[in-house]
Amino acid sequence: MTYKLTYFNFTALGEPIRFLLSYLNIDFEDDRIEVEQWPSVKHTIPYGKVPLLEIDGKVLNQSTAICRYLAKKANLAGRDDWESLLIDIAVDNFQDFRLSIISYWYERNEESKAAKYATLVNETIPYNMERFENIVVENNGYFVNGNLSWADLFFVGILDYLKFRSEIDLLKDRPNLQALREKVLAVPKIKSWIEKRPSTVDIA
Ligand SMILES: N[C@@H](CCC(=O)N[C@@H](CS)C(=O)NCC(=O)O)C(=O)O
Repeated sequence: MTYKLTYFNFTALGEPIRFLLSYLNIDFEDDRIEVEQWPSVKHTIPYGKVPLLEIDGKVLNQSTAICRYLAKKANLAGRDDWESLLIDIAVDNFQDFRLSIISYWYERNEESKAAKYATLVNETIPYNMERFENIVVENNGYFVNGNLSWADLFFVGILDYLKFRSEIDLLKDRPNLQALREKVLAVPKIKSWIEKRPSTVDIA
């Protein structure tokens, strides 16, 4: 089977997919679009957004659905329906958190941007990061039931980009999330991906 991932030349929503493909030991074409190329590419893409994963030429969009599909193959999608539900909830919470950071970043009105940043720094980030930290404490070092799942890979995969865009050290004073990050990055297949992945603005 052939796998081609199309995304921008940074981590963000592409990285959880790259993590999962690496975890599964799947060779994939890592097609990276430069931001300047995007206007000429966008109209060729279903729904006009990336990441896209092509499997044997079949074009798939929506990062969460793609990750869930790969996670099932990797046995990282929960041991029963209840665990799968808890994983889905964790990932949707990360996606909502990501959107609040991105919404600040894309705001063009300087006044609204400053107001959004203040809310982000004073409310949204501490509120969410405290909850994420507590969930990991309650679940023995992982997001769900003391086991590695794709929620952990997803969180660690998007973390650098969120830190880059918010300019906040999101894991400061969050020792359990720091430990979770270390654990995910030490998984051998993820570790070798990190060693060979290109350096980009968000992880340089
Ligand atoms: N729900 C989609 C969101 C995809 C998305 O927002 N992609 C952004 C990059 S992170 C994008 O393609 N932006 C360019 C644009 O909308 O023109 C997913 O999870 O895959």
